[in-house]
Amino acid sequence: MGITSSYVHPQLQHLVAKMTLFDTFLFYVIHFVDKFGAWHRLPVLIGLFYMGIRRHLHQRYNLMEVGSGSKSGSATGRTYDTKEFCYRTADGKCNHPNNHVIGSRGTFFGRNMLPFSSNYGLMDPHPSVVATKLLARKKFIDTGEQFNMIATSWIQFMIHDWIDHLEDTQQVNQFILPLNLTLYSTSQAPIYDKTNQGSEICAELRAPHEIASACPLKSFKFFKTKRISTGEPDMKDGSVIYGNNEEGMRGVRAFKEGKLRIGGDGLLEHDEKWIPISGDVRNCWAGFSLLQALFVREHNAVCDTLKEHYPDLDDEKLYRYARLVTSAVIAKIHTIDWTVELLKTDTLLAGMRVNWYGLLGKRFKDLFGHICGPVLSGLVGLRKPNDHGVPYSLTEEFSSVYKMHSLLPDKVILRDITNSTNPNYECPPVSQE
Ligand code: HEM
Repeated sequence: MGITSSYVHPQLQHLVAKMTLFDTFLFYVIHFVDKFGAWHRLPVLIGLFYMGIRRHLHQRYNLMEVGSGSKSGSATGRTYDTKEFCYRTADGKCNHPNNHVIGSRGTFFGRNMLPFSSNYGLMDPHPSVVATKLLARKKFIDTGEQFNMIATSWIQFMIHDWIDHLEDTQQVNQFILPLNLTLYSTSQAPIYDKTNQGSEICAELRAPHEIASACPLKSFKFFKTKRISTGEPDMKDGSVIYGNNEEGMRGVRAFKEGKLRIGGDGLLEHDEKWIPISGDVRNCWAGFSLLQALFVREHNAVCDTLKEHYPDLDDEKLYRYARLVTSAVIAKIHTIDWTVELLKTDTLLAGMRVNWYGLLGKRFKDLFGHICGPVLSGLVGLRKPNDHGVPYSLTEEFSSVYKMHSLLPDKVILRDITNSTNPNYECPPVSQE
């Protein structure tokens, strides 16, 4: 503990104190490399080794289950007939072979670190001071060919699939105009509600006087996160196009040949309030809806191919198989295309491919299948899930770092490519509320 206290951050000291001698040594190796902030510039093999050690320590010391004793915790799960439920269910249940609730709608986010209470209040410093002084983008730097708006839309599309802190509201559909970051429904009525047993359920942050002129939003209203013991999230898979409950799921289905609803123009259909008919409409805008439409069409194309090869499959079976295939395609794009574009280094490229195909590589896996365990054959296709001692969940820390709103530019230009007289026709900007 002597060395620990002088070199290690106070919040990590209790973890280091628990480590075996060998892991303590590994921890200091990582700590040393991090001091130089240059792991991504190491030769690829050493970089992979660095990431392997990090993952080992993370899995052993930084995965914490939340809500194990609660009514929606993993302890309420049971085994089930995996042959019967070999498809994606509406609420994500029956996704883990030994426990039907793990990873499903309404289970808890895990944690990587214990919650830490500071002596400062939640409003000190005020969030809008942090936003303007620390986070505000002073200058937009174009990343050139590395990352574009489709990549930004992609991660929002994924995030809505993976996580959702349940809000304390009865509000079903939130629809937000492009980059108009005020919380209004399409009817332009504020979407907050003061009728929750007499208490106000919507929180409001107002910019303090000193920075009000620097903050484009004078006030920001948002729903409080629903409190259920320690919190209640959603965990899903493909639900961003398929819906995350039975009703949502039925709403997007065509009930013909397994297909999903899509407009004649290849874009999402809309209801009478111009809300897209889709599995998830929260905070949607052109980029987000475009990807949803694309993957609805992908799903429908998979249905066509399946139907061609298996003409006897009925609507339900075609839907289930096509959903499995499309969800896997989305996961693959995210792992070996999107992430390597975001963190564009050779080490990351190698790391993500090892995650998917294993050290023996794609060709070996294509030829022989997953025969050698996670390191050699990759994490995809394991016979049993490897949860590292805690039920699978994404974590609160994960949801915090994925708030990548700064990927969005301040202005998005939508062009009408159908206007042949003026190919550069620019839609008028959406007015700011
Ligand atoms: C026009 C585009 C977008 C709008 C209008 C929008 C709006 C919002 C709002 C109002 C919230 C809830 C308030 C909050 O928790 O901060 C939120 C949450 C969030 N957003 Fe966005 N967002 C957009 C794009 C993105 C993008 C590109 C990402 C990229 C990863 C992203 C990631 C997240 C995450 C991770 C959360 C927290 C979700 C949760 O914990 O339940 N958003 N967004």
